[in-house]
Amino acid sequence: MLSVPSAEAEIRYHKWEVKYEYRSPDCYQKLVITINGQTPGPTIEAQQGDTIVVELKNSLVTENVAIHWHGIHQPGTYLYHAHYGLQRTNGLIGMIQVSLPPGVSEPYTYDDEKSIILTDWYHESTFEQATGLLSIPFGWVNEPQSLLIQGKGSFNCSTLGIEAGLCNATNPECSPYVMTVVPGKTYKLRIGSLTSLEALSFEIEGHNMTVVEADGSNVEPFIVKNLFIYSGETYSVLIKADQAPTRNYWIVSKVVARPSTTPNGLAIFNYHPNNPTTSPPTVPPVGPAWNDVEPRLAQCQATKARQGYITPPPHKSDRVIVLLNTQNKINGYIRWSVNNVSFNLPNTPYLIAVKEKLHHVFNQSPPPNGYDHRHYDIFNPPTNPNATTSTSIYKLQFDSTVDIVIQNANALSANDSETHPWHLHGHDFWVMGYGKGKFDIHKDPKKYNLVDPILKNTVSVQPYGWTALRFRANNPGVWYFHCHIEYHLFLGMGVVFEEGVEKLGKLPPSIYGCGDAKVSP
Ligand SMILES: O=C1O[C@H]([C@@H](O)CO)C(O)=C1O
Repeated sequence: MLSVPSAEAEIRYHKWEVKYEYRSPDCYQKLVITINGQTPGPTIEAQQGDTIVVELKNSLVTENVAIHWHGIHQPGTYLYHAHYGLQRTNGLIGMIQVSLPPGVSEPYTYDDEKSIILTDWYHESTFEQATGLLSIPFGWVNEPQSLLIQGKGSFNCSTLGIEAGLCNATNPECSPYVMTVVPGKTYKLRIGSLTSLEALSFEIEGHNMTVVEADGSNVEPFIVKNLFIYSGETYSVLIKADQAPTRNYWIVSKVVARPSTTPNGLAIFNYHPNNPTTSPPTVPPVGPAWNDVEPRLAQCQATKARQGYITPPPHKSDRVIVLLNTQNKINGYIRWSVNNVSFNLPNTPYLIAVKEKLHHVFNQSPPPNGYDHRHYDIFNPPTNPNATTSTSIYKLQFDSTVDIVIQNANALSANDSETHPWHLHGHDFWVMGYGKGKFDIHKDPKKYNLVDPILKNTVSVQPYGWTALRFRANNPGVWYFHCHIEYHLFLGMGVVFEEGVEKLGKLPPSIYGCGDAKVSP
């Protein structure tokens, strides 16, 4: 899965067993999915050029499992997670850290490094969630019960009724996560978000953070008090333990972009040699207002490629696809759609269907290249909320340069436009620009950043706003591009790009067997 060969390249083997186990990450006991007994799962460490082999035993008994190696292509911080139904929500997640080969160094210095994954946590099972989402009336998952920091949170057990017996506030599994630092030292902290729903603000009380990496790309450093992080994103920040060393400090994750009832996630930033379990003497910082888009956009705009590490984008694109994000209805069921088409996965894998020309497997007419921007009012609920569903895919010309503009709109109820993190498989894209309101195809491309755009694999689209990306369709295959909110993808918020499948050699026989891909040719 890591593709850059180097002289020192190694093959690193991992043996995983994936199973359901009872755990109490926020003190409330429920079934979670573990890898070798852990959630988040083991961190995969590699050096650039290594080959990783993961031998996975699926002990889920009644479910398949699919793991997505999210963003992998070069040194940096990445994630892995389940990509099958709502399995990610159950905790089947982890981090991938790719280091540079010997003799090559990062363009910043630090004394030591740490890593954390941020998640949101629900007490309802994913089966109940899925059932609600697929019902009339619509059963929305609502706000999560907890926010976890490296798999640990703290639910207030005293708020429970008959389920109180499942909650134990003194269970050591839900003691706060502790990050111990030595006064005066500088740390590289890798942060990944694999929330199912929420956009987060992350901060360490009293400490600034210098952002140096985003989704595996070096960032022109900038300083923040709180970092906004969307599901599917990774960042590295530098933090200096430069505050009064006589006490501990709060680490806080907080929901933004939704009017949430979820309490903030708390962990302890422990100055050695203070007692790691001593709560800081202060009230945790309250963080930014959930509905203030300005500081979020400011962080987006500040995230640029680092000088000396800029990969300039092609100055022109061969094709522009505008994707309008809407919440719709299909036969009375609530769905999410792109250009009025709600995505449905066919039973046969696309890669095999395209390669073997199994035309009956999915809808062969291309999905829409845009929407009727002259007549569609993005600031109000759709006048016709009904969408259609399709399995069709975008065929991209191999090695062409493609621009994607993701346009946000009002959801089904008035005065509601959500923030969506969009994630592309198989590629990094340049982030060309962000804007408020309706994208103007004549004026807005003139403002694109052609100088130092960052290469990312996940990007946020703010309420009633747009985000423009550019990528080279140079990775033969079939690639998902989707909202990284687990429930939105489940409800159809995604598209599929295909490029250069004819260039692929014989597909491995082991991937045949599903749907109409019955026999290996
Ligand atoms: O997909 C969603 O559905 C709900 C709401 O729009 C309808 O209940 C919500 O907040 C979402 O993000």
